[in-house]
Amino acid sequence: MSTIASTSASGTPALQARSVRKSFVSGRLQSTVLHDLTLDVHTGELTLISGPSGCGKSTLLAILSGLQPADGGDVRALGHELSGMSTRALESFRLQHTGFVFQGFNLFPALTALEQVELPLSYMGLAKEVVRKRAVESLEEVGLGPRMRLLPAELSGGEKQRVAIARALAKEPELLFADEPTSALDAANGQIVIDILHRIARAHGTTVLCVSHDPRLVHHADRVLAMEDGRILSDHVPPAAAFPLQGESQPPTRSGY
Ligand SMILES: Nc1ncnc2c1ncn2[C@@H]1O[C@H](COP(=O)(O)OP(=O)(O)OP(=O)(O)O)[C@@H](O)[C@H]1O
Repeated sequence: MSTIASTSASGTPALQARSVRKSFVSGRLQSTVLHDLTLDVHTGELTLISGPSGCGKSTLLAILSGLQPADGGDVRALGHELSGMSTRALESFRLQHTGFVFQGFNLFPALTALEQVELPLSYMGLAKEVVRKRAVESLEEVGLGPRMRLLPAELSGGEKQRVAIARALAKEPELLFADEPTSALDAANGQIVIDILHRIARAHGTTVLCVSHDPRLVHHADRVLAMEDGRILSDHVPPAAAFPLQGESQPPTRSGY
């Protein structure tokens, strides 16, 4: 059994997994992807899950975020037991409390950056002025204020990923899930994205769970969980996390990026 568990100083961990199991069946073959996995993810931290391709990182993220059910065990997000929720309740939970950033950006080709960010906010039932204000502020925070009227085809890969981050950020989620957010980006753009994720955890107290095999992310995380074959092998705080990043001597602000 793989067991990594601890409690944050502020109380209940943002995410809790207890003896989580997951298998997939392909034809007559059943392969176990997660083996009785137990872990806590602390509030307001950027936690990185690293590990080789196929070790179960994305599956774990999908289960912790309620996108996929586990076969067994318990998963709690913000104190809510996800396994007991109906599909509708899960959708509502994700809409209200979570943001997602994926490797492939998942933008609508026909919508401007501003419209991409406004769309999920309108589903949340917010007033039109609030939707516009939050969307503009989030795009400014990721450095895209001057480009908010452009379509995805007019943006670079790094800019597209920043739109996706702004879209997640504008919801003001307690939980932000990022699955390989830098793998489609070059070094410079990958670095910008990492800095933004780090800043979101710091400035907004958001719990950021990031899955990646990108070694550049390690020194920006508050905590690194190394996975292999569906188990967590190690849990450590990278040395650089104890020190402020370059340019972080001033407290960051919402429009400070
Ligand atoms: N829906 C599915 N049906 C069958 N097998 C699946 C499914 N989803 C994932 N798997 C298998 O589960 C294993 C773990 O996949 P997962 O995507 O979680 O790994 P990963 O560590 O995120 O890999 P990568 O770094 O390459 O994205 C892989 O062997 C994969 O083929």
